[in-house]
Amino acid sequence: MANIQHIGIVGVGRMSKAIAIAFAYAGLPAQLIDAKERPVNEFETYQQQALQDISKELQLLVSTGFLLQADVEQVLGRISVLSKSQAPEFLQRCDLIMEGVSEVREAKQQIFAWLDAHIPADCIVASTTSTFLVGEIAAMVSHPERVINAHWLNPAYLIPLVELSKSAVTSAQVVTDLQQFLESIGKVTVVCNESAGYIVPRIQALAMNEAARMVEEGVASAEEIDKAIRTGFGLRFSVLGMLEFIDWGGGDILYYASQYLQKELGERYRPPQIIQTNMDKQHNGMREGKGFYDYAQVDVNAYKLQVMSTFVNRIDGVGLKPKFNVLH
Ligand SMILES: NC(=O)C1=CN([C@@H]2O[C@H](COP(=O)(O)OP(=O)(O)OC[C@H]3O[C@@H](n4cnc5c(N)ncnc54)[C@H](O)[C@@H]3O)[C@@H](O)[C@H]2O)C=CC1
Ligand SMILES: O=C(O)[C@@H](O)C(=O)[C@H](O)[C@@H](O)CO
Repeated sequence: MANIQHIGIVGVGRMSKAIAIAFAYAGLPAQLIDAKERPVNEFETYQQQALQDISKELQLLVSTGFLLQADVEQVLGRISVLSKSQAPEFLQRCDLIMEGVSEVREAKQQIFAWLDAHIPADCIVASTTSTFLVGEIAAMVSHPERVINAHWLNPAYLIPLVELSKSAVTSAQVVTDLQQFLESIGKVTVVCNESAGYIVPRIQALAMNEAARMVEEGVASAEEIDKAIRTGFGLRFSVLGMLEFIDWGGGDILYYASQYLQKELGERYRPPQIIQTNMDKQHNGMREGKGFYDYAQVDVNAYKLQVMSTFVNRIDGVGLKPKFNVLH
């Protein structure tokens, strides 16, 4: 595994502070870097405020049992904040940059130009950007092969997933090094090509907009919709992947349901060509032995047992397992 020791987290906003907590929790020094030039006393107040915010978050984590009170000081002690003028000396030694400045093109451009002047040529540059494509970020620094987007999900120190988006020129070594590094601190990584919305934001934006639209149309209250998500949609998809679930229910069912919804609700429900093509090939899922996954070599009974066990554990864990004989 690549030896990543010096990590610069650039910007001191919500994401950067949360990422700093994730690294510090894992036992690493987390160096936050204020990306804005400020007069010395203004910076001192800003620095104090940032450390206080982090301390508050850690206390929240103690209340949840995620962190022991006895470990707070150790975690906090690993996090520090450098001013922009103090940072260059540290940047020269950086192995990894996590950039977390505002989602404003000029802000990103300015900060990458500045970073470029200080970091070594082989320092991995990862942006937390929600929207800019990795190629756009790569165009802002030299050595584009070291640039990759690392999209953490909120709250970054709790949600395991980090989506890594590589450009056509991101080096395979950079992808592997960052994956291995993030996984060594307990994160789960997925890699996707350069495309708007990575995987999760692209899917969740559709779902979130639809939920908001249902409130707008008076279909159900916010409370009812969220209850449905917590106890149905979200619970199920915490066990089964989305494409895996298509294979369980059948791609053909999704096709027919989508056609109906398209007629009633609009074009956004039109099924993609791949669903139709799979139907034509009789690749609708598990029943046919092939769908998005190939079940030819899979012991389907053992696989179903494993999924069912996970479901049972999950509903038990959230206190929703029905009581046997409740009405007997
Ligand atoms: N907030 C969220 O839920 C998520 C945000 N992201 C991404 O993380 C990045 C940071 O977002 P947040 O932490 O939410 O932002 P934030 O607003 O909390 O923090 C932004 C940081 O950028 C600095 N900054 C603002 N303008 C600047 C400028 N002109 N020059 C230098 N520094 C400047 C601020 O001082 C602050 O430290 C964005 O790219 C965003 O898309 C990614 C996932 C989730
Ligand atoms: O936690 C998340 O999913 C965020 O990382 C986001 O990128 C934004 O909330 C975005 O998905 C909003 O649609």
